[in-house]
Amino acid sequence: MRLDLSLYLVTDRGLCAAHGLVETVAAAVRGGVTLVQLRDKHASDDELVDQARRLKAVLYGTGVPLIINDRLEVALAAGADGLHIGQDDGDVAEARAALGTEAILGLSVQTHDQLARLDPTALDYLGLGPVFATPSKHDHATPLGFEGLAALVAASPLPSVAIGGLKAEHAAAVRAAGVEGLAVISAICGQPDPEAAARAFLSRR
Ligand SMILES: Cc1ncc(COP(=O)(O)OP(=O)(O)O)c(N)n1
Ligand SMILES: Cc1nc(C(=O)O)sc1CCOP(=O)(O)O
Ligand SMILES: [Mg+2]
Repeated sequence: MRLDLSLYLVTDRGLCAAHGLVETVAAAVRGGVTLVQLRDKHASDDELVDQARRLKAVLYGTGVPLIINDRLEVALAAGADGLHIGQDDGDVAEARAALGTEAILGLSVQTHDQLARLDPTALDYLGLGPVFATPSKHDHATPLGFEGLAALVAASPLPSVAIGGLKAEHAAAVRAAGVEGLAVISAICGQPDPEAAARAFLSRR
């Protein structure tokens, strides 16, 4: 499936509760989201597979891929389009071997050391962050700011998305730092109108 990193929705069960996970994702895709990551730190594997299957159904025919956060076995069991892992979420080469060459595989990067150590041939994209401090990830690293983000992008061997505390008004400055797109939880999931919230990111390119 084609990888378009322009606007990457990362889900959060709590923040999606007002409209429900499936309707929030459907609305965000109508608003222009190009990639969806199912991220739920509290769900069991079985619950996550069930959520993934429901999201696959709503994304069917849209061309928007479904990525699973952290859990390789869930991505495989649900037949998701890909997996996103962090620095402590397992081995990139093992994930690639298990997923196969067609799947999308993303890795979180916070530092230049991490960039220098990664194997770009096993990966499709990087998630760079956090740009700003955010309550959506309690254990996030030190914020990069726009300058730190631009320095990481300049050294990155792969296309990247920025993540962490991003709102629509940041879209132009974040893209100017060189990323392909923005990854967002609360500025879409936690909004009264997720479709309009997604559209706002794309109108401020
Ligand atoms: C697109 C994207 N970028 C970064 C992250 C963060 O991944 P990670 O560091 O593994 O943290 P958790 O999301 O697992 O808490 C991401 N999920 N997506
Ligand atoms: C999931 C995640 N990863 C981050 C990182 O820095 O790697 S920041 C983050 C949370 C992003 O949520 P919001 O858009 O609500 O700030
Ligand atoms: Mg992770």
